[in-house]
Amino acid sequence: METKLPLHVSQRQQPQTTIYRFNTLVHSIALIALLCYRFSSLLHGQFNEFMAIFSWIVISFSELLHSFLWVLGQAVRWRPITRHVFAERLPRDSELPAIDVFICTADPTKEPTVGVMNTVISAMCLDYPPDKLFVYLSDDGGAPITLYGMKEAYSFAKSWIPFCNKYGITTRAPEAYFSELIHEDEKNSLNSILIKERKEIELRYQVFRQRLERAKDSGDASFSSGQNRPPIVEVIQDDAMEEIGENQAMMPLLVYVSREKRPSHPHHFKAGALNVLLRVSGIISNSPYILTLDCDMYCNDSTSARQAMCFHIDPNTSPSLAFVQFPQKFHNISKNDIYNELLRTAFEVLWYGFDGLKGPILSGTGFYMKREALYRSPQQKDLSHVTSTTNVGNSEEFIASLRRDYKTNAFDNDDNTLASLLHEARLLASCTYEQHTQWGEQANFLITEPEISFLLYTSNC
Ligand SMILES: O=c1ccn([C@@H]2O[C@H](COP(=O)(O)OP(=O)(O)O[C@H]3O[C@H](CO)[C@@H](O)[C@H](O)[C@H]3O)[C@@H](O)[C@H]2O)c(=O)[nH]1
Ligand SMILES: [Mn+2]
Repeated sequence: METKLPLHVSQRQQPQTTIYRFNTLVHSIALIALLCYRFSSLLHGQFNEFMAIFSWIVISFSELLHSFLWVLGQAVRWRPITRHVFAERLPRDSELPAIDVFICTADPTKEPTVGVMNTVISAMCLDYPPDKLFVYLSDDGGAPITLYGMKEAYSFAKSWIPFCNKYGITTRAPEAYFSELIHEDEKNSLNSILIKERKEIELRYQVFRQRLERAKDSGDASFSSGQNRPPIVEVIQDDAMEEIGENQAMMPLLVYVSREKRPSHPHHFKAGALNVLLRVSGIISNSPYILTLDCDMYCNDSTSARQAMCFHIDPNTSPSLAFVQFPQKFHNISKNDIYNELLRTAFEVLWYGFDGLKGPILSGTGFYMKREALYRSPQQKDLSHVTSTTNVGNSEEFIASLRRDYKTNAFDNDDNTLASLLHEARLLASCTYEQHTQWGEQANFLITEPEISFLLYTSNC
């Protein structure tokens, strides 16, 4: 009988585990010696004066408190785990589950559109079947330049994606790729066709950049439409007449979402934006997995989607797995990084340690989340508890999307269906949708900002 090979393996980090444990042992001995000394001084010391007793109490209390905190901290150094995936063992592309990518942006003046579009393009370029990839951008600034940028990015991506696929480019955010001094792909062989094609595509990228710059300088498109505006949901396509279905052959679906903003309604920042994306994507693509990205990040490894699936779809993985977290890397940090701005402790030590315990905590960005985990706890076997209108609002279409057998009709190649779906999506993006529902109290992202700490109990990876 054929036995299925595992999609991933995990092993204890060595020699780190031994070093950490040895370090813990040495520190423990020193601590015990210190505490013995402290308490023996109580027995043998001269404590006639009030100040002497007072000092002893303060010092002993501080030492005990710090020792306790130190002991707690050792947990994350006790069993650090490294994981390896075997992406080549994944099923055929046609059997892979779909992924929705959520990108949030808030302000085109603080978050330049070129950078945001690099994030969008890097997500569209993930090494994943394009008909299984759906990229949503939430624009909390409601800025016309962002919508314009999406259209330009879509058009640039049509030549950029085939270029990346043809030459197996690793850095898929064009800005980062073109600013590399030595291109990875050039190291081994000097491929003249690649160099020629790269020049052409670089030229196209410059034109794309210039168009965005010009639109910004002209002022027409750059300003946000303010904090009082209706929702906009738009599917980015070549022209209005083109059917989504045709495009799916080579390009991921790209959707622009600007939720409704009214001064009288709290908008809950990024958490509020993610809620809206969750609902809107629910009736458009409803992918079982969601990648969340901030607009000042980009995917630096195009294989991350396949890597994440090695955990999510492996039958040996616990069904309580909620998300797969990827580490973040930062640029333009001073060389010595004395303030640990690269967050090395978090991403090179602590997260591996958490993984050996109950799983890492969510880092806010760069994670592949199971959609269902946002609606139920591991104890709840199905979603029957969230299908009433008081739970998730009164959109029939959205409630239907929570059923396992739900099939979206967004790709029916029918303009009327798409139009009515976008109409429904705008309702889901309205600022009153959540009123009088438990949305945000039980079911999703909007627990607190920052972060989704209530999900930790479901994470295992
Ligand atoms: O009203 C808002 C405010 C922010 N954002 C977006 O949220 C993301 C994170 O905001 P940022 O200002 O970049 O916060 P950082 O401190 O850099 O981000 C860290 O801290 C945040 C929580 O405070 C997390 O949400 C992020 O994922 C995490 O990277 C960005 O893409 C913003 O565009 C919105 O969509 N709407
Ligand atoms: Mn940020």
